[in-house]
Amino acid sequence: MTTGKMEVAVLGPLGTYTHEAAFKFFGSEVVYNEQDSIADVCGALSSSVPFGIIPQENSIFGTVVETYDILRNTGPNFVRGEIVLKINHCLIVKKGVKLHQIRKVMSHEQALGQCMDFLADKLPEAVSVKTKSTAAAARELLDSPSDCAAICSGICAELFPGLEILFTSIQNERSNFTRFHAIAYSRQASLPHFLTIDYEMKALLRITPCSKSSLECPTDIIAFLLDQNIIIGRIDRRPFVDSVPFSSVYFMEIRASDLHDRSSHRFQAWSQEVESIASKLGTTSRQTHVIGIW
Ligand SMILES: O=C(O)C(=O)C[C@]1(C(=O)O)C=C[C@@H](O)C=C1
Repeated sequence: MTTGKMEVAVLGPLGTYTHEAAFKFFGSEVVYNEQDSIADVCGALSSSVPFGIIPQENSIFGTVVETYDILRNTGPNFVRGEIVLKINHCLIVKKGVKLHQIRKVMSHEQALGQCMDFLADKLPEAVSVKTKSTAAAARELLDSPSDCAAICSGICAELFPGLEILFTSIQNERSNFTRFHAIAYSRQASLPHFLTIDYEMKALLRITPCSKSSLECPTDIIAFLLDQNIIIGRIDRRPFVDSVPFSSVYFMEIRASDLHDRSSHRFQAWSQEVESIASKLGTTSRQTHVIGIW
């Protein structure tokens, strides 16, 4: 049965932080399309699943590497929004299991990283096992022996009967946030009108070497952007695998210093400014692509 509602791809199963972030952004006006990995979320995007949510950075453990590796080759996909979610990790076990019984802890690598101090302190002998998502770890717990635990959101203890919370707030710092991107299947896709958008206008540029050349840190781009009064919010680097060894791809997240008003007129002006900047930044040895405006 089709509901006629728009579909949004998320990392599944139900109970992941990505699903929670997507719900915070899109609410109940859409249908959530669960995928097995961040790459599958991007791969699922099409005219019938026009948006997806992918994690971008955590305030404790840093960049979500898988996301940036996908952004090296986004094809037509285009970042159209952002969501910040408070992350509060729990240690979850099968009902009745005690801390001293645990020998194996499963979770997404980001969650394992964010809870490193807890694991070293309370479970120094336990093996950490990466799963495709935090909720996938909780689901796997159901068919695992009693010496296993999962790190995930407390919601998972309600979603998967038979599990219970042993510890809450186990991340290294009490204050823990992950920022997510809302990614569209193409740059022509605009966010639905029912959303409330409360963030500043931004854009994401990807700077790649032309084939068989190497790319140094593009300091001239930084100087150019500063000269145009553009604020560089962050610069990320990943290896560019199709080029000479140790070559780089750079991601620059930018915003204008004076564009806080999000009226459609101002947003259009910002979009044009970004395109015009990008067209001036290419050289014979590198390309600049705009891979998001939001
Ligand atoms: O596994 C999940 O629940 C996710 O949504 C993925 C993810 C991530 O990749 O950063 C999202 C938020 C948390 O930082 C931990 C894991």
